[in-house]
Amino acid sequence: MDLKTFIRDIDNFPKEGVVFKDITPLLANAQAMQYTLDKLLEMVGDVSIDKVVGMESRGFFFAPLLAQKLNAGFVPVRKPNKLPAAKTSQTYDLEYGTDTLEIHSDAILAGEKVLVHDDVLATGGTAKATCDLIKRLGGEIVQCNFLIELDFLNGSHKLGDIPTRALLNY
Ligand SMILES: O=P(O)(O)OC[C@H]1O[C@H](OP(=O)(O)OP(=O)(O)O)[C@H](O)[C@@H]1O
Ligand SMILES: Nc1ncnc2[nH]cnc12
Repeated sequence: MDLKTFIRDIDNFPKEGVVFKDITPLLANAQAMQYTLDKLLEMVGDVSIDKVVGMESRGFFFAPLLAQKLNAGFVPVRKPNKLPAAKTSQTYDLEYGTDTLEIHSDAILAGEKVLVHDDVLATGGTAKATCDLIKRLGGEIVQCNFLIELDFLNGSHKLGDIPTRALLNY
């Protein structure tokens, strides 16, 4: 199945000059969803995972499905002031200014094997901040797993030696 036929480019969204990769046609097609889930799982391989971490919002589409298939727990990383219990925060640089992501401090136990999943790897800021949160809780990151990687933004460089895989590259 050619998954790229289910991803459409939206010019100048959310800002002038950005070509937005819209995955909603893929989400709306049952066969494409099933195929994507199978392929994302194939990228993980035959390795034991304790927790799958997904980033708000679009990481939430596939991360819980991956977690269920891997017999792992799902852990949300959220934008600021959304999580109710004791949390750990990580601030990271954007093109202009900074942003923050948060995780519940008890969501990952020291030594747990963690899979990180998001829909898009762009500059890598979101994934790097998420990995930093997981490391601060003592988790061991097995792989950062993406549906889409925007190669020209070099996001995987920001992740250093963390294994990074994407299903589709642009
Ligand atoms: O690699 P980066 O440059 O950090 O960009 C990637 C992030 O950007 C998008 O999320 P967005 O912030 O648009 O939020 P959303 O998922 O709530 O739409 C995407 O879902 C990733 O989480
Ligand atoms: N170009 C893009 N399309 C979709 N999601 C993104 N997140 C960051 N950049 C993006």
